[in-house]
Amino acid sequence: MEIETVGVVGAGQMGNGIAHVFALAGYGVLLTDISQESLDRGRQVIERNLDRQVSREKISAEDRDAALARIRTTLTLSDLGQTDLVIEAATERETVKTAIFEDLVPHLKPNTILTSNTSSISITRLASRTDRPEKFMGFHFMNPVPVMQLVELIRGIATDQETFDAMHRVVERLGKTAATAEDFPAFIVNRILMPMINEAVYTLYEGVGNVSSIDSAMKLGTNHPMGPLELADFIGLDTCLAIMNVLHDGLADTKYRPCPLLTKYVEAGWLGRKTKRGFYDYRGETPVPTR
Ligand SMILES: CC(=O)CC(=O)SCCNC(=O)CCNC(=O)[C@H](O)C(C)(C)COP(=O)(O)OP(=O)(O)OC[C@H]1O[C@@H](n2cnc3c(N)ncnc32)[C@H](O)[C@@H]1OP(=O)(O)O
Ligand SMILES: NC(=O)C1=CN([C@@H]2O[C@H](COP(=O)(O)OP(=O)(O)OC[C@H]3O[C@@H](n4cnc5c(N)ncnc54)[C@H](OP(=O)(O)O)[C@@H]3O)[C@@H](O)[C@H]2O)C=CC1
Repeated sequence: MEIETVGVVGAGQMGNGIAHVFALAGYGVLLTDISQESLDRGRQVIERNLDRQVSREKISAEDRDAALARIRTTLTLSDLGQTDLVIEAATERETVKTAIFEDLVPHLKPNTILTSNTSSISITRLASRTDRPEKFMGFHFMNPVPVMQLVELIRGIATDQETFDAMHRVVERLGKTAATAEDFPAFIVNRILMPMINEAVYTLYEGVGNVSSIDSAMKLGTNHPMGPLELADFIGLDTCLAIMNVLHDGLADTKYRPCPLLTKYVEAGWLGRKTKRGFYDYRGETPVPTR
């Protein structure tokens, strides 16, 4: 079955980025979230990022206008039942995701492929809560979606070859590159990246360095584009903590123990850029380290 229309659940930083790249590639996009405010904010971010691509001559003004015209929004999850592919990109919490799938499944066409952009949660377990585990996959974009080349493709135990091949073709049409990962906690990228970020938080917690010295050491010492704490703020500290908890629970190894300082930041509601405070304070002109 050819995929022409895509439903995206969650208009946060990943959902709006996913809607953006699908619309630019010519797909019809239906974006949903739980509040009109989130949908409006998501659309504004898409417009801003498309404008940035126009000003850097990556795309034309016509491409931008055509992409925007392909994106519709709705507060009614069941409207996504008309689409050929659904990508769930809501908050990284298993109960949130399974509730979405349970509400959505009765409205889906029989051939619709169902995917999750989860950073870490078992695809097999999410699939088992739907009526179509053979048509369910992990479809993991990287942040910021319009810029990052990679999409991880993760098969659950029941995912069929036809579904995998269809999603591989979608990645190609988006102009991105797929890497295939087996369905184990946090797959490839976050299995490697998140323990590094967690270790950076331990380095801060134990006083080995402060926020600035840790980030500049890793930027200048290992040529990373962002320091690990700056990257954690960019990803969202709630998401980082959720991924560490999945690694810790799923692999039952103390080496994945989330740093208590990461937990404290999340408890404070200091979730990084999205709440304007995390390891840096973003409320002024330039980010100021909070430790
Ligand atoms: C947690 C998970 O489950 C998985 C993950 O996603 S892990 C996180 C993975 N992501 C990373 O590691 C990102 C690391 N950071 C970077 O690569 C870079 O800092 C960055 C690309 C985000 C920004 O780069 P920068 O050089 O500091 O900024 P800037 O010059 O403004 O942007 C670089 C390019 O990206 C574009 N860009 C940046 N953000 C963009 C966005 N949201 N939308 C569209 N374009 C964007 C800019 O227009 C610019 O394009 P050109 O090079 O074509 O001119
Ligand atoms: N941040 C990152 O770098 C990456 C994240 N991911 C994954 O992508 C997913 C989304 O992350 P991200 O975009 O960063 O998170 P955000 O917090 O930016 O966005 C999540 C969005 O989902 C919405 N939401 C919550 N519950 C529901 C629901 N029941 N129905 C519809 N929408 C809902 C939230 O609304 P509200 O704000 O109102 O609660 C919010 O708008 C997660 O699974 C995450 O692990 C994958 C790759 C990279």
